[in-house]
Amino acid sequence: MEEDTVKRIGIIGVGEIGRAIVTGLHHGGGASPEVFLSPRGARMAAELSERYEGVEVCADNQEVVDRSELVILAVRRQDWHGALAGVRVGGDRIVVNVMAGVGNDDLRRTLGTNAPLVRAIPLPTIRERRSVTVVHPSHPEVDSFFARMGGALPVADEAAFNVLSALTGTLTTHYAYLATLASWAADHGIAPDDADRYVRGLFQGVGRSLGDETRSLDRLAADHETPNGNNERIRTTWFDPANVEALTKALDDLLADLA
Ligand SMILES: NC(=O)C1=CN([C@@H]2O[C@H](COP(=O)(O)OP(=O)(O)OC[C@H]3O[C@@H](n4cnc5c(N)ncnc54)[C@H](OP(=O)(O)O)[C@@H]3O)[C@@H](O)[C@H]2O)C=CC1
Repeated sequence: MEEDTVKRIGIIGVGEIGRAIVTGLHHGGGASPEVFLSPRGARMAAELSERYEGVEVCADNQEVVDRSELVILAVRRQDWHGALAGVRVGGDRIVVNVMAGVGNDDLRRTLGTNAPLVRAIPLPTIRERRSVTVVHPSHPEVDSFFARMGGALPVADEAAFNVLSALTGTLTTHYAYLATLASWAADHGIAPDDADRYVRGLFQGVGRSLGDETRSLDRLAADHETPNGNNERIRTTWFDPANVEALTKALDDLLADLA
């Protein structure tokens, strides 16, 4: 594995995404940077420091900043003012802001720092180094950090960043859609475990097809569809123009809030 350029990483907000990042840093073995965790989310932080060598829980958020070169801010949107109140961030630190809906201008005003601030959208699959992480603005250390964690996708401005951020808001709907399919089959007499297993298998196949980047998404859809067949029927009767419009509106509304 390529050597890490950043040797000390801090995480303020050790919840789901914080844990996924720490897990990803240790995925596949090999040398990992030292990691300094904030004390809140105490159980998770303690579990991670017990599991991985070189992961330490700090006494407070200031200590996380003081001991790290690159600090990842991963608290919930409603908690970020409290989490950073009184925290001093020197200009020699790099701050990675993964908090959805928190712009860098706002963050810089609160922190009163001239440190580089980079927004990023890591996904839970970063735990297996499979997340392509959107970043803005591009920063060499941050880009290479996320490149090693599955891929970095720097975008030109915060408007583009927000568009891609809105897309990530559709993930749990996708799981709920799959759960609805399995539940429908169970309601029609299929054993729930069988329905669950079958739906997972179907869509794992879809996931593998998506890996074929030589075919566009429209092409993949067309290639899976027989003219006048079952797939065309469901696509045109359920995912009809009204449904597409409702989805588009939900995304537009989310984008307006993110901006
Ligand atoms: N989950 C995801 O897939 C992704 C999440 N994000 C963003 O990451 C952020 C965190 O999300 P997620 O991990 O899901 O949330 P979680 O609720 O799982 O984790 C948030 C953590 O922040 C801790 N916390 C709260 N207040 C403070 C504080 N003052 N100082 C330090 N830590 C504090 C909480 O501790 P306690 O439990 O003690 O309250 C909790 O452990 C959000 O802003 C979200 O938008 C971004 C990309 C993906």
